[in-house]
Amino acid sequence: MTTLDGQPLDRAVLDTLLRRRMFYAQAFDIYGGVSGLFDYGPPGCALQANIVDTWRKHFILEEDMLEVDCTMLTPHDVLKTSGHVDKFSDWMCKDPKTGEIFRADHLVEEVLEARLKGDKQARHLEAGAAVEETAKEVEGAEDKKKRKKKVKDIKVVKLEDSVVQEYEEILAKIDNFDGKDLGDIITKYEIKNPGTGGDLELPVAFNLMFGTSIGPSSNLPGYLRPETAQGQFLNFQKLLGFNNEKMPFASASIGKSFRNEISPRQGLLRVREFLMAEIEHFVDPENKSHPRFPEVADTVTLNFLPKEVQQAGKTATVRKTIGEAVREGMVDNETLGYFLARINLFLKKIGVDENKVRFRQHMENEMAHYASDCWDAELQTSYGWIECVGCADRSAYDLSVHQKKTGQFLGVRETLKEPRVIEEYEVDINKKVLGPKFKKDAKAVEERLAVCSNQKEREAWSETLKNGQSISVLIEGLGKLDIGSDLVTVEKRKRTESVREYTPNVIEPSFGIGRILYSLMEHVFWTRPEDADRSVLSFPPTIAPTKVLLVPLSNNVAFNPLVNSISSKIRKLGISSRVDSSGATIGKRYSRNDELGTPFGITIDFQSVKDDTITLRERDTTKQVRGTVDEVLSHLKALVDGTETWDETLTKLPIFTGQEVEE
Ligand SMILES: Nc1ncnc2c1ncn2[C@@H]1O[C@H](COP(=O)(O)OP(=O)(O)OP(=O)(O)O)[C@@H](O)[C@H]1O
Repeated sequence: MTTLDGQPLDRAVLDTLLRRRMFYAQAFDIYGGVSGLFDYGPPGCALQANIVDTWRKHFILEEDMLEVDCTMLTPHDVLKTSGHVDKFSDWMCKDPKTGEIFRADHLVEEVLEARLKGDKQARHLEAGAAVEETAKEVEGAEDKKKRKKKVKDIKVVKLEDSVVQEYEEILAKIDNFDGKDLGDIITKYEIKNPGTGGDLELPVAFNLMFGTSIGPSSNLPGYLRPETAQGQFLNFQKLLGFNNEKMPFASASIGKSFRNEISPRQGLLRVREFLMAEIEHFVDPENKSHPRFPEVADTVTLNFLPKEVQQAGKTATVRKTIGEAVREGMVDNETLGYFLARINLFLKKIGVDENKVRFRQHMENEMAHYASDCWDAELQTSYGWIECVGCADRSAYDLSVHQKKTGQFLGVRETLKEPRVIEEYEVDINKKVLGPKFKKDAKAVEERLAVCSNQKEREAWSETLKNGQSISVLIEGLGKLDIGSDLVTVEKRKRTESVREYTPNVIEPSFGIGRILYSLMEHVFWTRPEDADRSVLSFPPTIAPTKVLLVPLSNNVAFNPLVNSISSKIRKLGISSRVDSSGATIGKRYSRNDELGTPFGITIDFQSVKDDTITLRERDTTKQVRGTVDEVLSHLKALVDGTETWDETLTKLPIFTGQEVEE
């Protein structure tokens, strides 16, 4: 992982800076801290607010989305129906001797990656090359001490070529494995507790929701929500009414979610309480085109990592326009494609490095059974590629299950201009056979067969059953099951309808704001080549926590009236600023603010007191221009609003190369 200027990123240096300047802090640290819980300090809060503000403008305002703010406390029944009570879990394995608990997929990743690094070192040595300085590239080590320890853990051992290939394949497919697969890998490759070398128990599922009870009598069990989506689904009918029954439309929500992560060890990237921004775009399942798709089809190019590439154990991305990807069928439909493009544009707008973004498609086992396609926007960080936005076509699953459970209609009734004849594949289940055959799993099998209204899939089932063969259906938690015609029939039937009733499909882009915020900080961090102690965070002006620093040349009281009047004008323009009238040198004061990512600085010297002129400095280039207070502030406003670039400012105001005027 390299910084903005192509140098290796030293995570320890960045992390120290972020904590020292109070972007974030360990929560409850004077009580020893709790992993996965962090507080944001002033610059972190301002940065988060600016990202959320940009998100709101980019998605909610731009697309007329309906924003809702639903409760975080959620009754058990809602999350039971949505499937979270039974399935929202990760795989963990325990060291019975030490009691330590590991998240199984992360442990496999960590150990195999370390072995591959050891192999790389061994091959270097064999080729006569000097041992590489590996400390900086070791994953998961947060400070120098730990880094040293980790480096020691990497054994320089050459692996068989075939083993290297197997490891690479496993890593490429890591998200596709269930508990059994992970258990097999742990056994086959002798993966142990990395700290002690002790044996581990096989992986078991651990539900990630925080349970609680609502009210004093404890008879209404509930959970802290693990996502904001369910509140949006439950309000679907009211939102449709609010939207004058017009489809398609989207709701959106920004709020905290909670997940009891097994071992959160990646700072802000994996926490137990985090801010999410989620969109539920409700669309007619028969028409997933998007009216604004042509705006992005040929102009937005993305790095795609399709599922076939991962299944083959590879990680190479392909770059193409979103128009091509949808036309070729790589991305399932226009609406999904439109959102992938908009996600990319949003990330770019807030300053994420476009070359460190890829869109990874979910593999077959990884994707929820009801989803028809799912892509994650992953950002490259020093911890590897991290999913920051999930974007799934969830089909009609959520609305269907809540409707079924509550008996409340969650759908659309569209009066047709002309009655129409519908020919659709319908699924009939022989419950007399289903119950005895699948016993406690019968419900899951029935739901899988009945909830999926994908006509293409039903057509394929119908053909297979007609040929006297069984259909093979993947059911979460049960694996692939063969189901024959004794259990199910799938037939094409005709019916006439004048009111069309349907359950909308949902396309869901789901953003983790903290992950985006942290990855962005890695992407904009660099150190001035002339002085390794001078670090800079190059946030775009719209996103930077504070936009401008006011620096009087010294703490001479003669500057006070001008500083106060400029401050007040800046406040009126709605621009966040800070004054630094400390005795430190101007260079030092600017340098402190480069670390906070403040993009502009105004210097007030004795010339300013005489003729009302001030200088404006830009953080990345350190170049300055000079003009009257009003001139400078009007350019500052344009720069902060993003309607003018610094290069343009340089052509409009005289460049200042002189010294600030001392008394
Ligand atoms: N523990 C967490 N800490 C911070 N952000 C998170 C966490 N879990 C999920 N998110 C964010 O919420 C978004 C949507 O959640 P989703 O359920 O798709 O994540 P996920 O697939 O469970 O993530 P992962 O596999 O990394 O645990 C993610 O893209 C991510 O940005």
